[in-house]
Amino acid sequence: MKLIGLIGSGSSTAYAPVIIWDRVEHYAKEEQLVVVDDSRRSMRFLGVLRLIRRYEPFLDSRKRTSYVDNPDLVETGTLPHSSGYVSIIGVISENGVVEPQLPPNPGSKVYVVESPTDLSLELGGGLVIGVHKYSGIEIPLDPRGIPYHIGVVGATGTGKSRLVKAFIDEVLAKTNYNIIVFDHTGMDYSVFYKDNVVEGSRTVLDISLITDMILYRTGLNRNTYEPYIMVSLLSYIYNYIREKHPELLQELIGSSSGGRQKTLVPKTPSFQEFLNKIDYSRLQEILAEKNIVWDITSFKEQLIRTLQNMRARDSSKIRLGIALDVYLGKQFFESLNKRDMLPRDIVGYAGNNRLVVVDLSTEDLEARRYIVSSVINELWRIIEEKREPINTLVVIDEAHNYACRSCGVSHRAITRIAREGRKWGLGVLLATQRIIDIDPEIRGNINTWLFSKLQTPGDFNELKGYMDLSGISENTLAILGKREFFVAGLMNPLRIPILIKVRTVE
Ligand SMILES: Nc1ncnc2c1ncn2[C@@H]1O[C@H](COP(=O)(O)OP(=O)(O)OP(=O)(O)O)[C@@H](O)[C@H]1O
Repeated sequence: MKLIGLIGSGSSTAYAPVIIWDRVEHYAKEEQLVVVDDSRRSMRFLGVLRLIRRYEPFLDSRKRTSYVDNPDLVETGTLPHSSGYVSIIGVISENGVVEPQLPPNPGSKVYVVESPTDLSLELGGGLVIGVHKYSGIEIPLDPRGIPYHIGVVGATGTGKSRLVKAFIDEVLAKTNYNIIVFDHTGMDYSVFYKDNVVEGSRTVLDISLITDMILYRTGLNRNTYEPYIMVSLLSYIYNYIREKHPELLQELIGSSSGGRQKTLVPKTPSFQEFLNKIDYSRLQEILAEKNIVWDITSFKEQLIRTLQNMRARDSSKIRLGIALDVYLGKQFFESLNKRDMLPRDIVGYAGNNRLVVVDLSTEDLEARRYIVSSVINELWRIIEEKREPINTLVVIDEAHNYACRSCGVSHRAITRIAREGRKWGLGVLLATQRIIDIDPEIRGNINTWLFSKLQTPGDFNELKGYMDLSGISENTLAILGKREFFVAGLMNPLRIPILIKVRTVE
């Protein structure tokens, strides 16, 4: 440890002013860990050096001095000195770092911690994703904070995904949590966990979502066109199943069982009967099992028949035909093919392998949100069935796309985890560049934050609203380098936000 100065007068249990020795001024940097040796009381305080300022008694910009008339006076000499504050973490004891009861005495010596061998701290075993930037001391994150949710915020390129990768590895190695990662770009996690990737494009989408996707892409008026599109999709499925798997139609309308009926040749239900009685959960299962084939030509034929049956106007037929060819095209219908997984398969995969990474990169935003929400809903279904903790962490990258107030189904699903997940061992980790876009209700339930240089000016004030930042200023964040994050909140083993350098993740 290196002696850098003395505690000045006016300290409290939270902050203590430091008079920095001029000779070693260059050793004193903001965010360094320091030990304050209060030898008169045989106490050692641990703290972080913050708000370092350089002063000169006569060069006071608010007072009129002779320098105003004679600037050359500086040549005769000045008396500069540095001072700063120690944000006090606690008192070092055999049981770790405990809350301070008294402020440090003026005159106590202040030492910077230069290496992990300088100080042994009992911070407990936890998730080590990096070390304190200057001292190199490991800062283990308390895993009990996982179901109280985690936020990772930083401007683009600060190293959020690498940090989250380090976090995932530690959770897998040191806890019994399973992890479901939603990889928005398909480039951040899928590349690291190639053996655990499931393509989001294999997930069966439901009819109302496909209808929404068509309406969104074509820009058609929902009130007019939603019924035509929905009925056309259902009649396409009905005809497909009637042709390829007629036996399943009875099952879909819930009348395949019953002792006496089994001996009779079942009557093929009409489309109307199918519409009235269809079991949509079973339909999803059949779509996954039977891999229904979609193609634009057959769908268009079906659409025309449906529009005729529904007595649509000729102009509606023309509009829909054009929209289908111009805005959707062959590709859209091809993207509906080869979908053989249900949300329960994704959750099951995580259960069997501890980790699943869902690559969402090829999906429409609406489909991505649907997949996120349906997987979360499946987790809740299991919780409701078993009434026991599920010990699962859901990781959502680029979370502003899923947890914003206008994000629809995914917003509702994430809100439920944020509000109720802790009771059931269900945590969510949201990584984003823009905290301001995460719904305040979700933000308010996040109890651990890891934050770096921020992208949006309002984000700093948002963070300040949720936690005591103990003297960290927006300027401190602005000069942080890549991989440098503050850890604050429940999982932080220390009482105040602490600056870590994330370990190398390659
Ligand atoms: N812990 C790390 N170990 C090694 N390299 C890192 C680490 N963190 C960041 N990097 C480097 O910085 C680059 C950007 O990191 P990363 O993709 O994690 O940033 P990001 O904050 O997630 O960015 P974006 O918001 O654009 O996704 C990486 O490609 C890598 O080269």
